[in-house]
Amino acid sequence: MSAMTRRAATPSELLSPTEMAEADRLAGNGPALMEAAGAAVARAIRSRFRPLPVLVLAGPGHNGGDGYVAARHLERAGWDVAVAPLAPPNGDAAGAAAHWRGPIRPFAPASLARAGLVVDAVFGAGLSRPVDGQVAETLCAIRTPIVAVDVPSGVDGATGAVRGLARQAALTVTFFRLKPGHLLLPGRDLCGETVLAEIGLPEAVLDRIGPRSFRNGPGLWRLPQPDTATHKHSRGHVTMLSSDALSGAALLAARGARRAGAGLVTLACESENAARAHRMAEPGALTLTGDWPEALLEDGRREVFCAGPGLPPDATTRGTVAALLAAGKRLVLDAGALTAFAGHPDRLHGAAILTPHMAEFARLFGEVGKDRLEAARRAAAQSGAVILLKGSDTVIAAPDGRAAINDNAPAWLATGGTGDVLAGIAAALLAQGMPPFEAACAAAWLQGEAAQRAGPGMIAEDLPPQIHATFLHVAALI
Ligand SMILES: NC(=O)C1=CN([C@@H]2O[C@H](COP(=O)(O)OP(=O)(O)OC[C@H]3O[C@@H](n4cnc5c(N)ncnc54)[C@H](OP(=O)(O)O)[C@@H]3O)[C@@H](O)[C@H]2O)[C@H](O)CC1
Ligand SMILES: [K+]
Repeated sequence: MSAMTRRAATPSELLSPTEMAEADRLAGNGPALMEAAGAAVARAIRSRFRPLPVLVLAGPGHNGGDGYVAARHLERAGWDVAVAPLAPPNGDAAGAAAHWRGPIRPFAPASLARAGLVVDAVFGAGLSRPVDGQVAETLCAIRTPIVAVDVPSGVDGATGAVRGLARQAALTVTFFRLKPGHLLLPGRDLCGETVLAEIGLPEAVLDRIGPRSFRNGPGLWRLPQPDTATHKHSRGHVTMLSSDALSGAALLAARGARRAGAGLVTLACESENAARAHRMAEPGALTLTGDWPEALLEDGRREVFCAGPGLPPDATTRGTVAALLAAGKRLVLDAGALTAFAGHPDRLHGAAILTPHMAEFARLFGEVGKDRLEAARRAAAQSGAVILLKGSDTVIAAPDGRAAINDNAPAWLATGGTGDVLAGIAAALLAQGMPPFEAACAAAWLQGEAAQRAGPGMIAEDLPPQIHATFLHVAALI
């Protein structure tokens, strides 16, 4: 897990830099907010570093204003502080600068010589173009730890992308709500430890803004709660399509689905040989063989299907998925079932959840580009399905515009077969009655949590046995 502020204590709404500026405007007390922001930066520094000579690099906007306030608070605490302004301060920053009576240095590499710590208060939410010239040259010359105000300068708060250049911060102090760029890569990594500080902005401004982006976590969804009236049929039946060529993928998905609470899981097989192998490997799952899709549609109680893990991206897969969609089944589609529709996402209308990685996404919807949040939203609107765009910063987007960023996946989750388990978890949660967006969010989070528990060196098979412990953990968090 990243060094982010404790999850349970962090509000889930994310604000884009534009929404944050709107929150600022609605609150209507810029100087007080700036004072609180700068004080929070100084507090965070003092609680993590022993006194060091500090150089505050101050931009012309409010980010720079926060820097002047932080400088004043550190100096008052006895620290040796200087400020290097990039340009004359504007707006509320001019007031903050007027209260700074300490040393002023040129905004240039030479001013860094004495510093033991640099506060990067150059650009925050107002970054409007790539960082270059004198700013890039000075940032590149820093050899000390960096504390970033709001975001490391050059990181786009909306997307996490780097515009021009950004330096690695040891600590980033941001305000009121996290921005998408604190969770999306590479922004998340560049922030270092991220501290979310309260600065007196009233929560009520959120009612006016209506955030549509969230940090994924148990506050966003509720896992199915079986009770004494529950039986295996009422806990949902997931049918997993399996191919003879790559039957292990469907088996992993089936294990994920069973551990995520599906009452019944059927592996629909091409041959009796494969069905026999599945029965030996997974005695608790059912198997079925016969002509697809007729055999699949015979039993009306089969409502949720998971297709793609191990399936070839060919005309047969296309035909099966089309028949299931035409029959109104609820589908989780992954891997081969996505690539089978390359260039034709419109033909997937009616699917509940699509779980592409970057390359599969590109085949369906075009390149992801630098804004993963926007790309996933666009794809969800286009396909009418919830999109779970996989990666270290998985994004889940709904056709209605809601989107969540998942940040609990450890790096060691990137190994073959884990996506199959994820598709199975999502299908199981869907089968138990969770709406598609919530099911996809919960699946991504449970998978990340299970991977953390499994630890470095884990393989896909290690994930399902960890899932029940993650259910218990969720129960403890809410
Ligand atoms: N509610 C809050 O969260 C609060 C946030 N605060 C802080 O305010 C900043 C945002 O302040 P803002 O003034 O809107 O923007 P910036 O300070 O980040 O930057 C704007 C100035 O920087 C110039 N700029 C932008 N990009 C570049 C670049 N690549 N090269 C050179 N100059 C650049 C920009 O110039 P323009 O020509 O585009 O106008 C502006 O001059 C937020 O991040 C918080 O730190 C409040 O203090 C407290 C409340
Ligand atoms: K900054």
